[in-house]
Amino acid sequence: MPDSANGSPLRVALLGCGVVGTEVARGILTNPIDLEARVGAPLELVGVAVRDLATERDPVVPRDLLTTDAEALVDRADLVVEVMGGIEPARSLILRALRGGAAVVTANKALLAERGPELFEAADAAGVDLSFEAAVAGAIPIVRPIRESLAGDHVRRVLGIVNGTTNYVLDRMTTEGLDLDEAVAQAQALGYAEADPTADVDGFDAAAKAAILASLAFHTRVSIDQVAREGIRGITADDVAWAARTGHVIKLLAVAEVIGPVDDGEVSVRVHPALVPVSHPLATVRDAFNAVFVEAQGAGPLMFYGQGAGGRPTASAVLGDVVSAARRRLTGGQGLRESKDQDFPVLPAEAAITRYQVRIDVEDRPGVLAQVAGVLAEHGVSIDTVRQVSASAAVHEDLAQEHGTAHLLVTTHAAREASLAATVAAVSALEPVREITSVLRVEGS
Ligand SMILES: NC(=O)c1ccc[n+]([C@@H]2O[C@H](COP(=O)([O-])OP(=O)(O)OC[C@H]3O[C@@H](n4cnc5c(N)ncnc54)[C@H](O)[C@@H]3O)[C@@H](O)[C@H]2O)c1
Ligand SMILES: N[C@@H](CCO)C(=O)O
Ligand code: NA
Repeated sequence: MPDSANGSPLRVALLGCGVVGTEVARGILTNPIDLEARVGAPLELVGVAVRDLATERDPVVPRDLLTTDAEALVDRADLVVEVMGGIEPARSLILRALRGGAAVVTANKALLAERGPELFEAADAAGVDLSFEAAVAGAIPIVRPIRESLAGDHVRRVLGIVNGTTNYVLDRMTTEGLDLDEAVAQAQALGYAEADPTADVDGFDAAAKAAILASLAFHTRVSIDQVAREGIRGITADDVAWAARTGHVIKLLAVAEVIGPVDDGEVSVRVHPALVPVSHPLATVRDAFNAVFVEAQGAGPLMFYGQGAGGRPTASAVLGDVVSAARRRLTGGQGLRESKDQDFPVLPAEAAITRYQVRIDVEDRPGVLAQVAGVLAEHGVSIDTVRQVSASAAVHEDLAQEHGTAHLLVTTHAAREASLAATVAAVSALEPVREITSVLRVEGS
């Protein structure tokens, strides 16, 4: 088992040398004096595990540090930084490192959201640190504030913009009136979105982060398959225009909240597009930035904002974890362990409670509004506001061509997802209802 003696260097192994790994290597290799001052001992990068030794790389990474034998590298490290991504071999290598007594720093949200408990148990069994600040919202310090700064408080709710690509896409739709495909193409051209944008656009990346945030915030275990997930594919330029008209912007949100008492409730964890009032701090988050809005019982509202992706920003978070973990190697002991004592049940998607805005095209004649309102009342869904815009006053010229159609915007009070779904089905079956043009959740009001 590798260990460090006081004064001798702490051996750091880097697994993966891509966008983030290269910047982590740069940080360790170009900043040794500062890091030593923070840690209390020098950090020595002892190797960088790569898939292919021949790949052309940034010259900051010395070729003689490269190896394809990741296991042997792990075995001679005090501290392992995993930035290769994916489930395997990252999982096996992290387990190997932890069981061998090395501290691990990872940026791998997908692995944590899928196999977190197994990794945390291995860390606890070995009494070593498993740190992952970079896994949620990149550079933004959010894992540590929730785990440590708020450890004496009760978090009730977390609302996060935790995927930069989709925030960029929605922002372009909002500010330039682009449709979804055009905005995704722009995000791809700028290198935000991958050639296959599924992980971002369909909300998988945000769902992994939501699972991690919920687990931390509520001292419970939430895995990615318990997160209700809906991406932004269904969002149209029309939805964005109507959102603006009603004083909202559309954001892809990761929502985690306790329903009921903070010590005996249930948690709802979900990712979906939502209407956010323009007055809410999250509405101001532009471009590919991330932000996490936390509501805690004692602290009240808190907002954490910054860059959620990119090599240097993400490496900043990784290096912060490296310094903390290295420091604890010297001083002894483990940092905060996995906190899971609450063991809250996770509500199924249909039991989530939120407000909705439903946009309905109806025949513009007497009694129709009353009929729609009656269906909501029958289903126990309480109306907050109703706004009717006759087609002649519609936002788009094409809508203005229609005759005898009114656009109803019904905003509800908080309702169960299942009740809302049943209500929408019943409304759409009404004879004067031409089309339900959109159903969007409303958050942050
Ligand atoms: N890029 C970001 O902005 C960002 C932000 C937050 C978190 N992360 C996370 O950081 C991790 C790395 O992301 P990235 O953007 O640097 O990815 P990347 O694809 O640029 O880099 C990953 C590197 O790991 C290498 N690799 C994969 N499997 C390997 C193996 N078996 N052995 C050796 N090398 C292997 C790949 O060849 C690649 O060079 C991922 O878990 C990602 O989710 C990335
Ligand atoms: N694809 C992610 C990168 C960080 O996980 C994003 O767009 O935010
Ligand atoms: Na972070």
